[in-house]
Amino acid sequence: MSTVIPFGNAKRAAEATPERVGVLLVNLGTPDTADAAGVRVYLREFLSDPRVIEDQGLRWKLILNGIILRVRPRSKARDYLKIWNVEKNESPLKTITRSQAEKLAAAIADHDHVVVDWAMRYGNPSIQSCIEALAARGCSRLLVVPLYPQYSAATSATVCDEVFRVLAGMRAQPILRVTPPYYDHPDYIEALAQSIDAHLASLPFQPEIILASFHGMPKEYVEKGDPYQAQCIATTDALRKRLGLDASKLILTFQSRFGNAEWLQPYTDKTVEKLAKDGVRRIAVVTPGFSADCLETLEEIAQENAEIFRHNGGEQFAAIPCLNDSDGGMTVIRRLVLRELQGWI
Ligand SMILES: C=CC1=C(C)c2cc3[nH]c(cc4nc(cc5[nH]c(cc1n2)c(C)c5CCC(=O)O)C(CCC(=O)O)=C4C)c(C)c3C=C
Ligand SMILES: [Fe+2]
Ligand SMILES: [Fe+2]
Repeated sequence: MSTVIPFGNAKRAAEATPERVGVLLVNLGTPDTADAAGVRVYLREFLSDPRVIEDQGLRWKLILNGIILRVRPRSKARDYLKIWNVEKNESPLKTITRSQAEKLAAAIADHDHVVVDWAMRYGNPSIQSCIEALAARGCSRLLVVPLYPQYSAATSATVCDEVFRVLAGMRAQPILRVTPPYYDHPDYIEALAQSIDAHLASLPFQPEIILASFHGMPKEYVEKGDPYQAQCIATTDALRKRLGLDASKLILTFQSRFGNAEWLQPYTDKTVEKLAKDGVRRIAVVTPGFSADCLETLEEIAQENAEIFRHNGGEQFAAIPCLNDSDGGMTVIRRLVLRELQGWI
């Protein structure tokens, strides 16, 4: 015999816990503290992910525990200290991602049953804690937004892996959607172009060449089918078209090489060095694959690569900020989210 719930009771129950939609922005993650201990915890979690280091065999475990986690945390902690947000005592990636979530919440506040939150794939706030908090607030639907314009298994897919792992432990699972990559979306290309134009207009010099530097990955991952490189190329092609620059004026490069295997080429640092040696005196670097400034842009590009350029004879080096929580950057995120929420709001 089925149980009939009187309409009034069901309505009262629904009023007690209104059906909400959760929107969860997710970026890569970052240490909680800018010291060796904090960086070690972060690197251990990050580099133990088989989406990032695909061969997690005994050899890698020995290298990770015997060398990397003994040596790298101290040197990387020094790098994090150079870019640390002292006022909030946190990494810029956290400050910017939080602000993106707050601005998105304000921009879509008229949808009063939508709740926006933000998480880090590695470190804190964790995806698990955020999903549990959203569920506790009555979110029976969840839109996950990996903040990577270009898809890669090492970034976007591992966000989904973690979301699925958390949902696997829930009895009352929220209904799930995930935003797709937006590497060639007109809003994204337009925001990048306008940001580049505005930044160049503010400089006391005009660059002879602009580098579009994306985070690299082992070449083998692309050979196995990762679409990341193709999407980086598509972004750069669209940007060239929009800015009216050819491939000699807007050069695609890959940064942040890690380990001894071959990574996607051309490498950013080698290109910067060669340009300076070849007599180029003024360059700018834009980092379209990063939705928020972080260690890889603020330290590796704006400090390390600027130093490489000057050391080899270059004179003027500009690092163009990421879209971050700028009006253009927020337009990209807001439109992406509103498009993917269709039917739910
Ligand atoms: C094999 C290792 C790595 C792959 C593959 C990889 C891909 C990848 N990473 C990003 C974005 C970011 N990575 C960041 C830091 C970072 N990346 C790696 C290694 C790989 N990344 C390491 C070891 C580190 C930590 C710093 C260091 O020890 O060198 C960051 C910055 C985080 C911060 O705290 O600010 C970002 C962002 C993308 C988009 C990507 C895809 C190909
Ligand atoms: Fe990385
Ligand atoms: Fe780096």
